[in-house]
Amino acid sequence: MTAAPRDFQIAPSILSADFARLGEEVDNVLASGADIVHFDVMDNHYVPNLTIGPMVCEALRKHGVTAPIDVHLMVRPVDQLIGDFIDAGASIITFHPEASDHIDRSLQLIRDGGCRAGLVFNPATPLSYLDYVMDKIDMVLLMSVNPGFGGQSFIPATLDKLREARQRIDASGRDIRLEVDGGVKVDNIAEIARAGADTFVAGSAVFKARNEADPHRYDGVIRDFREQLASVR
Ligand SMILES: O=C(CO)[C@@H](O)[C@H](O)COP(=O)(O)O
Ligand SMILES: [Fe+2]
Repeated sequence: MTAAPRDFQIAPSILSADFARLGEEVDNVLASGADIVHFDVMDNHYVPNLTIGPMVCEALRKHGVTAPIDVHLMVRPVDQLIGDFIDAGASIITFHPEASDHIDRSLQLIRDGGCRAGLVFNPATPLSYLDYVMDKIDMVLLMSVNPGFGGQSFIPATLDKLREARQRIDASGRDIRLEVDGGVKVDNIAEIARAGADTFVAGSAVFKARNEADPHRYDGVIRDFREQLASVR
């Protein structure tokens, strides 16, 4: 485990938000204490689903969102969309290494555009993709479900993989976030944090907790996450 205490960040996945009121949903989840906005981009090619693209990211920035936007690219190919999301105001861009023909080049494109860069690992994708690019990585994102849909169950083998990723990150001596995505709930977030994660994507767990009457409608679930995480420090 890490020597220093980690700062934990909650990243609601807007995949589970009400798309008809997306700006308001993002405002509300941030007002309720979320740290960053997780933005799932699916192309109906790399994954069997189709979601939102750079125009929506740009619209959120124009709407006034200043929090980091964490763009999770589930697309193939990746490089054209990297440029589009840099222009659209992304803060962090992650992609799946097997979806890029030139991983080092794609990471460099992200960094040259002033964004933080990361690789995403599906449950069966080996961490060895990190071997020669650790110096170009700001985030490692481990999928704890197969990508494409919200609302799936956390795959328990992710816990061992998180421990391995945490060791690699600590050994690198670099400031690299370890994010986990899929099936994160109030009742498993502490165990996931103990395995080494510091950034927690949660879609259905957050947005199903909606209380329509209240602008701070997601306070409860985000407070519950933080209470669980407090026991890990
Ligand atoms: O990238 C993905 C799915 O491919 C995720 O970001 C999901 O949106 C997470 O949703 P929950 O599992 O938390 O409902
Ligand atoms: Fe995601």
